[in-house]
Amino acid sequence: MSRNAAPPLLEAKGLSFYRQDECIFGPLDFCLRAGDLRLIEGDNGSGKTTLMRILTGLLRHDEGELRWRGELMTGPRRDGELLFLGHQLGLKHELTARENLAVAVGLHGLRPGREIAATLADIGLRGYEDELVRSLSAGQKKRVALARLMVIPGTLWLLDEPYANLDRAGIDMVNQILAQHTGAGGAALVTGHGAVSFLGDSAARIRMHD
Ligand SMILES: Nc1ncnc2c1ncn2[C@@H]1O[C@H](COP(=O)(O)OP(=O)(O)OP(=O)(O)O)[C@@H](O)[C@H]1O
Repeated sequence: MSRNAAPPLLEAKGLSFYRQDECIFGPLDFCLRAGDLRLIEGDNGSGKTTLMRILTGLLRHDEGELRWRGELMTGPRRDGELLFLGHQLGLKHELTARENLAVAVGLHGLRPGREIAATLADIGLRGYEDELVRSLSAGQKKRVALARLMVIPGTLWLLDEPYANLDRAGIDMVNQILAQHTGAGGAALVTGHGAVSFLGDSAARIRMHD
């Protein structure tokens, strides 16, 4: 079967969202296949996070259609194919970096070819593996959350502002991680303001407003 014969992983057609009759965004049309990376661009308040929440199924869109592997999406997906990293990182502050990853792996399984200690080292946390997350810096916490994403299986990554709080090396690292993930057949949707220049032209853009 050719690559394009399978339905896309995610497809949005005429997707719109309103709050009290005010259109927050839309209509939006986009489609993601294995290997795709898209950058969601828009000013503060343009609805990027709202769109992410809709894609995870946490919020319901008002108009249009959303499909996952060709099937209409009607609520949160719980099969582990779709992983969301939001502004709130969802880390357990009273556990160490290593323990946070171990909990995630215990719940969701280990991504083939990954290993917790090596992933923490790769992401720049060598020597911090056994520190409590609450004692880590904002950028280090973000790295733990990204490492967690890397060690568990998942097809589509929804990353809301993954570059926030990261230094230049951290930003390059996110781009590397994204390239690895999409190169291995995953897909990613990324929001950001600063990311625009960092991702260059490799990522197609979804604009919240013309
Ligand atoms: N829980 C909420 N209740 C009411 N209005 C909300 C709520 N969350 C967001 N909004 C409004 O919806 C609009 C879109 O917000 P959203 O957080 O999606 O924007 P954003 O593009 O992610 O912004 P930023 O770049 O600042 O993170 C804003 O006008 C915001 O005030």
